[in-house]
Amino acid sequence: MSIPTPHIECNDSNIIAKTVLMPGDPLRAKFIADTYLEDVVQFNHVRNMFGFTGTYKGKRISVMGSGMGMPSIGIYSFELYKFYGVENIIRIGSCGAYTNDLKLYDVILVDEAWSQSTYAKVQNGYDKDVIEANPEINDRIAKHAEELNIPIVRGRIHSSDVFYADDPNSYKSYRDNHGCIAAEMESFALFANAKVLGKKAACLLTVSDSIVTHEETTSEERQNAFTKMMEIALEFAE
Ligand SMILES: O=P(O)(O)O[C@H]1O[C@H](CO)[C@@H](O)[C@H]1O
Ligand SMILES: O=c1cc[nH]c(=O)[nH]1
Repeated sequence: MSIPTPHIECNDSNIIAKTVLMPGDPLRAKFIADTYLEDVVQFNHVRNMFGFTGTYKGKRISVMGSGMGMPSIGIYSFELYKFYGVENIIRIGSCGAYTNDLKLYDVILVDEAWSQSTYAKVQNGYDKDVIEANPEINDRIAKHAEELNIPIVRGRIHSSDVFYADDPNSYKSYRDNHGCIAAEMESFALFANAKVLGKKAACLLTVSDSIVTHEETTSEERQNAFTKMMEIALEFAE
């Protein structure tokens, strides 16, 4: 396989920066490019999975949607790492809180993802249910958050294949037996790809809803308003 790939039309890998910020929502990627970046080039339109490169405070960074779920981020992150020479992917996603301590708009820095997914086993034979984020990137994220005076909560999250669980109480077992503080749907596959390809991955999440209290944000807020995690991650421009 070479570039362009089946899912990314860019035919010059130099156009994509070494660090890519990756929200699930391609319109969140567009919001970041429109709001924060200068000299923006759009490098992907395929399937409307928009990807952009620009400068932030004069330094280069890319941002691209991953779509929802592990198969989707599995494809995009693999192609970026393997065929476009990307070194770091920082997912910037939304999540549902599993604990009463987490409030809407709180920012989580994921230390590790727990999952029942077979993604890593099928992709490369990894048969454990936890994968860590890159500790070096996480230390840098924590430092940037502190410098920006943005509080973060660190912990293990549940990377789930299911958004609508049949049993409304199933989250209690993920929280109490597996130590997960929130749910999202991509980071386990992202971390698996980074691990097998010798690359780096991390994940920042904003609490979009509470599975405990049922408070929730709107789709518009999920697209445009989760700016604190964006501003932390943008500090990786280089
Ligand atoms: O807001 P994003 O990054 O898409 O993340 C979360 O939101 C989606 C579900 O609404 C899933 O992709 C989940 O991981
Ligand atoms: O994956 C997700 C994202 C937000 N809220 C949830 O409940 N799950």
